[in-house]
Amino acid sequence: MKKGVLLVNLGSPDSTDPKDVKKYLDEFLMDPRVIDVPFWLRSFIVRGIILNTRPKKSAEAYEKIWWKEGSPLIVISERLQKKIQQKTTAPIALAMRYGSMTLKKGLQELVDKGVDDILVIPLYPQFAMATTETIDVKIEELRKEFFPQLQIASLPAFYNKPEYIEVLSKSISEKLKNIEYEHLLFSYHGVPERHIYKRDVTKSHCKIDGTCCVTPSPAHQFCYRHQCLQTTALVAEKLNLKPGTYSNAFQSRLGFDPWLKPPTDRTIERLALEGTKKMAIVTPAFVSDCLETLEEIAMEGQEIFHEAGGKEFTVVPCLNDRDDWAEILTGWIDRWRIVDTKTAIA
Ligand SMILES: C=CC1=C(C)c2cc3[nH]c(cc4nc(cc5[nH]c(cc1n2)c(C)c5CCC(=O)O)C(CCC(=O)O)=C4C)c(C)c3C=C
Ligand SMILES: [Fe+2]
Ligand SMILES: [Fe+2]
Repeated sequence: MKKGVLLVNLGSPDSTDPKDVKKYLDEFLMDPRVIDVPFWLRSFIVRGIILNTRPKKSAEAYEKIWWKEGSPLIVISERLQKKIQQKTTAPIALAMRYGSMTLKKGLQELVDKGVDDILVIPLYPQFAMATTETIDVKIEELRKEFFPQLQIASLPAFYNKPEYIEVLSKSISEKLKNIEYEHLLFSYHGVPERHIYKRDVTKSHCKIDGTCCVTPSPAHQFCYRHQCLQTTALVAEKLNLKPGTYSNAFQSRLGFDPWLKPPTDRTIERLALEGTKKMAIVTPAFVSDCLETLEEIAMEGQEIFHEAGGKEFTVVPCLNDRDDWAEILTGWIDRWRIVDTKTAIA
């Protein structure tokens, strides 16, 4: 069999035109693993409410961060793909879960190169229903309908893999080596608390309290909150961060349901109000810089910090197309093997 790899990221609108943003948000937010309520209610929330106002606001935000080559998330993902391709002979394709660079096109590109044994790499360090799971489910639907001849396995979340922790820690220490800061905030993309309860395989472990995510449990294989806290704990250990000088927060809340806490914006404000003058922030749920890091954190977050009395706000870039990150992914690609019908290890 001939091996190939499909790297998958979230996707972006085709342009910053509100019409393109609306089309993209419609596909994204109508995914039942993103807004996980019955179809009629999701249609009402997304098409009846969100899509009437949000596309214009989001388009303005995209406008602020858009590069001349296109969406940062896509351009960065393409650079990473090219770097990996230079290091390995296996064909490496890139696709997005939403938008024009579809998963179907990505699979077809590999099939056209003679590949029949595919490793899918969701570019998300932590598992979430709205990210890793929706990719795996869509890939399986496409395989059944269009590519039944393919053998496809997926790389699980790599939130605690030593190589990932190493490169993330290195990226933080490089950025902060000559910078004074009093607090390092680890800001992860938020999800509704409901998503955590739904994927608790034990049905009783996750309580989203002070202890469940640090008490060993099989639930943690699919617990986004545990995986985020664990990434932070491992980085803190590696960098020898002192307790009280770092913390976690969750960003980008949408809607009125309870989401993971504490929220990033309120945390930034609180730190400044409590007297923190110099803070740094890192966003380990994203491997590529995107709207949520370049606008929500680097622009809005900075503004909140300054308005509340903070002085220096340093943002650690995502791993993007760092050579050492491309090297690690290449190592995983060269070593991967299937451990059950759908899961790979590297
Ligand atoms: C119910 C809504 C959302 C959930 C759940 C959600 C989870 C989630 N998202 C990411 C990564 C990204 N999200 C991005 C943008 C974005 N996310 C939502 C909503 C939910 N995300 C919206 C409405 C948007 C669009 C932008 C906006 O209008 O504010 C992006 C950036 C894409 C880009 O083009 O740059 C990323 C990346 C993760 C990792 C995650 C769950 C863990
Ligand atoms: Fe999101
Ligand atoms: Fe938990």
